[in-house]
Amino acid sequence: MSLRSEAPLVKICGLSTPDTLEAAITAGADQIGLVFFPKSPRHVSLEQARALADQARGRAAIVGLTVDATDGAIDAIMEAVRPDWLQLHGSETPERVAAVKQRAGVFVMKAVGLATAADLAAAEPYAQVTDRILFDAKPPKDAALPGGNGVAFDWTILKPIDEPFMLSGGLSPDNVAEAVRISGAAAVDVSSGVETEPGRKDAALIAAFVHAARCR
Ligand SMILES: O=C(O)c1ccccc1NCC(=O)[C@H](O)[C@H](O)COP(=O)(O)O
Repeated sequence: MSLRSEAPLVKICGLSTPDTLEAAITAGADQIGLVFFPKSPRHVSLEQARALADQARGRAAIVGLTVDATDGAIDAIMEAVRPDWLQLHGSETPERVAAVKQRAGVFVMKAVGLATAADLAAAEPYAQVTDRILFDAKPPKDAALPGGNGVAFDWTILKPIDEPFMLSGGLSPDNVAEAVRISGAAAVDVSSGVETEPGRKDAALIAAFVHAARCR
């Protein structure tokens, strides 16, 4: 069982404007996520992402989020954006995760969707090939997106996990402190919980989230 005392690392995902990116960095976010998934309201073009990454570089770690991306798409992101991490949020196999990590030469985080404790087994094959597991809520059956759905799950199922992990899924300024306390997460990730509508991040909510995550 992991009982952590240090403050968790904070990632704000799905940033798409210079103002909200600046708000995240000013608030003290450790990682900023850029979504490359055209169906998402948070999708950014390579040009947008390049500018946002230039703004963030050296101030927060840059995470490029992809969903079952091809080698060509990975190469294009690496060349244009130069992220510090790639977040793989589709149905990438452990072999594919290893191949992407080798090809891109950066840290790789694999998202694993959870609804019940039985789903934890799906994370095991990724332990050796990924730098971090991101436990996210399983998307609702009719969801258009594999993530960023604002859905939470039972955080107690994560208590037995010993390795440091990142937690996401329905987190907000109101529940993140409790989520960290219950789950023992070393890191937290939020998207819709700091938005006023899908894709529209809010500077005050971002600041409140970072503060709440750190001040337990
Ligand atoms: O956020 C998106 O639009 C998205 C699209 C496709 C795949 C993943 C996506 N987001 C993943 C994230 O990292 C989110 O932060 C995570 O799923 C939590 O989202 P939320 O429950 O909205 O905080």
